[in-house]
Amino acid sequence: MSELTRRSAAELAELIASGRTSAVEVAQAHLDRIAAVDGEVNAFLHVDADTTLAQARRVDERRAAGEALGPLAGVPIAHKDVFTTTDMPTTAGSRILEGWRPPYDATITARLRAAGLVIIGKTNMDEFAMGSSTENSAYGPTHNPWDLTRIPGGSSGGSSAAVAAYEAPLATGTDTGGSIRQPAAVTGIVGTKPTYGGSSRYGVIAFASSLDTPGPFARTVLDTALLQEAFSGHDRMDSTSIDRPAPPIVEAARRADVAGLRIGVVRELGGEGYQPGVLNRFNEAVELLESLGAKVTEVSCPHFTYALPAYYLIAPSECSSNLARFDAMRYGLRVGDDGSRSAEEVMALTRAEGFGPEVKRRIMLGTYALSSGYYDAYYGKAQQVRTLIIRDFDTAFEQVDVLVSPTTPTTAFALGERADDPMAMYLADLCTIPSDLAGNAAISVPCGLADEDGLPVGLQVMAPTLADDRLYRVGAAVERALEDRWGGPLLAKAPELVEAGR
Ligand SMILES: NC(=O)C[C@H](N)C(=O)O
Repeated sequence: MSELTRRSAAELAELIASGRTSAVEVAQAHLDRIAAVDGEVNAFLHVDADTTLAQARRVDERRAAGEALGPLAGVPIAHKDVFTTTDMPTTAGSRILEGWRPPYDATITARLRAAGLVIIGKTNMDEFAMGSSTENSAYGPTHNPWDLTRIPGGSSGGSSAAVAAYEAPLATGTDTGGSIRQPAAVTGIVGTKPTYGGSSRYGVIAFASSLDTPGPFARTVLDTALLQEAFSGHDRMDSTSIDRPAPPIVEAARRADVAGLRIGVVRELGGEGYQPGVLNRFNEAVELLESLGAKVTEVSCPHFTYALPAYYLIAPSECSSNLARFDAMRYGLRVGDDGSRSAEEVMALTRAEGFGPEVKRRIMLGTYALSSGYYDAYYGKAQQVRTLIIRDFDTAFEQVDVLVSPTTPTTAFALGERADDPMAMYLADLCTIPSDLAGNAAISVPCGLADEDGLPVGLQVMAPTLADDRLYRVGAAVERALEDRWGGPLLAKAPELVEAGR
């Protein structure tokens, strides 16, 4: 494995800027790594060396011509296959969009292109972002680089696996119920769900529009901040985009200090049902924060217990409406259009064949929850619960600056283990869903390996709306202190595939 693939994005940018390497060389090193390992990991749905190298060449030319480029210019990035890209297909992990080439770039794709980042490929995901393991992808599951028999998390599991396997230093994802933080946690990397409205949804294929939040993945807290900063900011193409200055997250990641910060441990996110090794690492991380000068207290958020059921009414309701656009008429798959059938019949055949079982389950759940006679009892009630959860956060943030919990109740489970048990699958997001419902910001940073299985554990930090900088202060402080203790990054402890550099 080329040494270049082990570098952080910040280091790569610096090497490229100083002329010690080029965007083309860096892109080639990552393409080689993908060729060597992705047959086993299956992190990517689409890789096209010619397109990637042409992008890299263009960045090198722009630099040579003296053009001012962003701080991550020349660095490769993998995009979750839910971000539209004009030069690569976009499927959202679904058969219904197989081979679709979007006519426009997502705002985030476009901003990162303009800043000089090079798209290394499109990553695998649960179909339309519905799942926690990537097993709901129509194109086969992604494997966790720590242990190929385990899940890489989901729905952004292709992105987390690509970054953990050194196939890309940076990746994008979307978090609707935990789809960035949970995959980051189970692959030992960093992932952030920015404040809702802080990152543009324009050109991101919609699942649940009041929850969907694009965000960054990287192996270091600083890289994660640099990426988030590179794509953040108001977008007039997204009606829920926040028109306020973005929080100073890169500065916070560099500051990495928690002295005097008030940290609340959420009483309801821990205890029974959680893997002991996850709780051990979490408790140690909390002690570590205390030793770094943070003031730690326990905080109660009584309505968090209802977050999961509320989410599984709100998200499917919004999905049933959003996915109505896949009607076999405008784009994507069309089945049975042989002149003998009505448009409605073609639509029904296409949707029956084009959508997988989890997507169909959610469309049916959501349609039921929104149907007349049931709307108040289900969708309406869930929205009231959402308000109670927001109030829990408001009350908690009067007492503390950030909240912490484990990111997930368990480490990466085995592929297949929960595939036929949707309820067990949904539990993977127990700790992450509250921040999605409230729209505030949260990060997952590695905090060690579980005693039982030696797999990565994530620490979740949650901050109030538009206080994303606090996530990075805490995340960077934990990262720095733990790396001192471990003598290097957590990923360096990963076995065979990641370490050996095949
Ligand atoms: N999309 C997400 O954020 C993940 C969540 N597991 C879901 O299936 O809805």
